[in-house]
Amino acid sequence: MVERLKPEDRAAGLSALAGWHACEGRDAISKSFRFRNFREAFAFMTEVALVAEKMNHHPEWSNVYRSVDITLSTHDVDGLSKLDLELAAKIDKIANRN
Ligand SMILES: C[C@H](O)[C@H](O)[C@H]1CNC2=NC(N)=NC(=O)C2=N1
Repeated sequence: MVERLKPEDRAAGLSALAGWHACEGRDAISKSFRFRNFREAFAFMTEVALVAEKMNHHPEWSNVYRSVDITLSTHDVDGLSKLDLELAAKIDKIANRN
């Protein structure tokens, strides 16, 4: 059973991630990505979707043309868990590759 991150682990995890920030008013983290065009944005989303499916941990996200805004939290604990930090790191790897 996944556990909710303790505040100190949350802070440490967030500082290890580039560009992710804590959301206002909810225990979640967000980051916005911009690509050269829609095709690259969608290719990014496709790769992230496959990783999310493999982890069984899914993002809340929106896409407008070449922007993708992602919010991560763990519904099962109504807050942040290590799965969110793990997925965020994987998402950054994919974004930096594209
Ligand atoms: C039943 C299914 O395994 C659960 O609902 C999984 C699916 N994906 C999930 N994704 C996220 N972000 N949080 C969850 O708690 C979660 N739980």
